[in-house]
Amino acid sequence: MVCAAGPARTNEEQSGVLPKEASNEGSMPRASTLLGRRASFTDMALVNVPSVVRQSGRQAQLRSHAVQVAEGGGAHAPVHLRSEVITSNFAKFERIGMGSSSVAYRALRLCDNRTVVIKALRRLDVGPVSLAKREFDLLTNFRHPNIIVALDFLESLSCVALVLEDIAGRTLRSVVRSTCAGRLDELCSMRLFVQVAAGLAYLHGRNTVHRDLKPDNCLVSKGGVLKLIDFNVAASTEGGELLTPTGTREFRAPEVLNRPYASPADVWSLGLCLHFMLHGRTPSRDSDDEPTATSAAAASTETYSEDAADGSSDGGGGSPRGRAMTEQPRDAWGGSAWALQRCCLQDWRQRATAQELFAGASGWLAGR
Ligand SMILES: Nc1ncnc2c1ncn2[C@@H]1O[C@H](COP(=O)(O)OP(=O)(O)OP(=O)(O)O)[C@@H](O)[C@H]1O
Repeated sequence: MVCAAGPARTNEEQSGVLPKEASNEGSMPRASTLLGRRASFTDMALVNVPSVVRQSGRQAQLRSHAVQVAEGGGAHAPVHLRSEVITSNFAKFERIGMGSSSVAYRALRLCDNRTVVIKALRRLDVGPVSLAKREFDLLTNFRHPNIIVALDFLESLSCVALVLEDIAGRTLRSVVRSTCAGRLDELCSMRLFVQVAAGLAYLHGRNTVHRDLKPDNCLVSKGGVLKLIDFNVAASTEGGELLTPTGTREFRAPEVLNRPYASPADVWSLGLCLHFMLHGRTPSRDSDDEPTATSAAAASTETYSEDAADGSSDGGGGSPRGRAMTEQPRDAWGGSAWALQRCCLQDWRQRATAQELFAGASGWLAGR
C-alpha cells in the first residue's frame, strides 16, 4: 500500500524564515505597481504563479489541463504509469516536468486524497532506477522544512515511482525568470537564500552533499517556502571526500573537476544561485566557461554596487562602488555581497559553511 511513510508535513509547518509578504495572498497587485522596479517577493508570489496554483483544491486540479492529464486514473493513466501498482493507487495524472530519465506527474493519492508528485521511471533504465531508490532511501532519513519529503517508493515489473510531497509552486529559475525585471531584489533573494542555506546546513550536518544545487532544483511554494529537490546524485562524505565529477556545469564548483571535493562544493553552487536571483544569470552568462572565482567575486561587487547605486536596496549602505571586494560594509554584513564573497572563493577551505551563511543571512534579515 502506498501510505507506508505516513502523512508528511504541510507547507504551512515551515520554518520561521518565511518572508512576511508571503502571507499576503488575498489580492492581486496592480500591474502598474510592478513597473519600473525590481519585483518584490509579494509580486512574485501573487503574479507569477500559474493560475492553477492560485486556485484551490479539486477545482484547481481539474482546470490545470494545459499539460497532459488523464482523468480517472486506471486505464487512462499516462503510458509511463500503466502499471497496476500505480493505477490502483493514484488518479488524475498531470504531467508537470521531465528529467533526463524520469517524468514527473502530479496525481491524487487515493488512500488519503492527497495530491502528490510521482517521479516515474522505466524499470529498464537500471542506472536511473537505482539512483531513484537511493534518493528515496536518503530522503526518508531527512526531515527539514527546506528539504522535500519522500512519501513512498513503488515498484512494478515495468516501472518504478518515487512519490514525493507536492510543492504547488515553481522552480527558483521560473520564479526569477517570470519577474518583470528578470531578477529579484536583494531582500527577496536573501529570504530565499537563507532557506537554501538552512537546507544545506542540515544536509552537511548529516555528512551529505547535494552535488546538483541549482535554481531548477529549488522549488518555491506559493507561500514562499523553498525546498531542495532532486537528490539523485547526492552523496555521503562519511567515507571521505568525493571523487566523482557530477552536477550541472554552470553551477559546479572548480574543485569538483580537480577533485577531491566535499560539502563546500554545494556552498559554491549556493553562491551562484544567489547571483542568479540577483542578476537573472550566472557570472559566466556570455561565455561557455564555468563561472570562476574571479567572475563570481566580481559579480559580488556588481551586486553590491548596483544596489547601492540604484537605491533598490540599502545593502551597500551608500558605500562607494567596489568596496565589497575589499572589506565588509558595516551595515551590509550578511547581505548579498558578503554572502556571495563567502560562497565563491576559489579555495574551498576559505569558504563559509552553510551553517555560517544561514546564521549570517538570518541575522541580516532580522535587522531589516
Ligand atoms: N515535489 C515536487 N513538487 C512539485 N514539482 C516537482 C516536485 N518534484 C519535481 N517536480 C517537478 O518535476 C521536475 C523534474 O523533477 P526532478 O528534477 O526531481 O527530476 P529528475 O528526473 O531528477 O531531473 P534531472 O534529470 O534534471 O535530474 C522539476 O523540475 C519540477 O518542476
